[in-house]
Amino acid sequence: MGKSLRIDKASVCYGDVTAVQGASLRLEAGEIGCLLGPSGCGKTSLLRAISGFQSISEGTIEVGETLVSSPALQVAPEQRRIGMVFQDFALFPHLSVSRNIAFGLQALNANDRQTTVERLLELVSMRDWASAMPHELSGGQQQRVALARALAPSPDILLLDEPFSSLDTSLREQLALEVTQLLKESNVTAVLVTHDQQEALTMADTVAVMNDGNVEQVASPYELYHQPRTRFVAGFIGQGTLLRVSTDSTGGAKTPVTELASALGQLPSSRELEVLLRPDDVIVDATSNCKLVVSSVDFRGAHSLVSLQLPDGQTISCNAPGHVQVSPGYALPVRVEIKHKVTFDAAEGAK
Ligand SMILES: Nc1ncnc2c1ncn2[C@@H]1O[C@H](COP(=O)(O)OP(=O)(O)OP(=O)(O)O)[C@@H](O)[C@H]1O
Repeated sequence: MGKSLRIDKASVCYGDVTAVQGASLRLEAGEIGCLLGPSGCGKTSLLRAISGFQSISEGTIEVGETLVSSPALQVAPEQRRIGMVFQDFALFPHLSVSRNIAFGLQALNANDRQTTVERLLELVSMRDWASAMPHELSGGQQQRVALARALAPSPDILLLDEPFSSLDTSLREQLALEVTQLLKESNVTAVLVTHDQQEALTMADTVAVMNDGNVEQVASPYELYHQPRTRFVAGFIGQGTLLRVSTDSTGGAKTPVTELASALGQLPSSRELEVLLRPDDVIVDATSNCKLVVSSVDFRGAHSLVSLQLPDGQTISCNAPGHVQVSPGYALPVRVEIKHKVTFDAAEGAK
């Protein structure tokens, strides 16, 4: 069983460079957390601080009830009971699958070691490959062995640094689901680093979205998608448009598209706003009188992402079912249903 992780206002500096600024994140035992953000935002630095390979200049990190990092304290990595899974798997090339998994189990007697290895081989569905060498395995199999090796000593926390980034897309998606299930079965607390939002949304219970060294929002995938607190999170998670809208003295949206005005409903009055419109808020509906001109179509099989032009020149997107065949110039009848209204003050965005 994993332990809780509590990061409170932690900062990581490299000389004059502040890589992480006052980051906070709490995970309960057994939760899967994710550090998500673009390249250079500080994910790896924060992960290294959790592992104990990097000191923090402010704040605290606690595992369970134990303080492991503060500006005055840095418990050594090997004393933290933390497991790591890396991007390049990092298996020992000269050891078989079984011996790789057994590597961190020197403290156990031979019988217990054997039982643990067998349980983990079973867990990651690699029983038939116990005596294979790493070079005989596919990328996905190697990553499952790396996971089993990291889980073998029953760590309090498991850290996964971009664990699927060297694999191709379909294998990544499949492994993301598989590994989530394995982590849940092992009840370990896990922190995943990724810049792939789909991976984060699939795997994590809690996601910390990072931007330029700051944690912008910590929330469940559902909340991040539907209630982003900042423009950055709104733009980074999922697709969507921040639509510029002026409101009148009664809080009604001033737009020539009445369908849009009624879907937006009551807004703050006499303001310049940006309203988040997701493609799933705009629904193809043959019975609708609201027709918007298609400006582009991105066919994705089961659905198409269709860009629609508004009379004021702005564009919004619509998730059309894949069987709807449209091309640029076509007037597509749509209905707008905004279940989660997210607005930002336009003046603040312009700052
Ligand atoms: N050892 C170091 N010395 C100086 N600056 C560093 C060091 N490591 C990272 N940085 C800087 O700290 C910032 C955060 O880097 P970090 O590797 O934590 O980001 P990241 O989000 O993990 O990026 P990526 O997704 O590209 O791995 C970057 O500006 C980076 O240049």
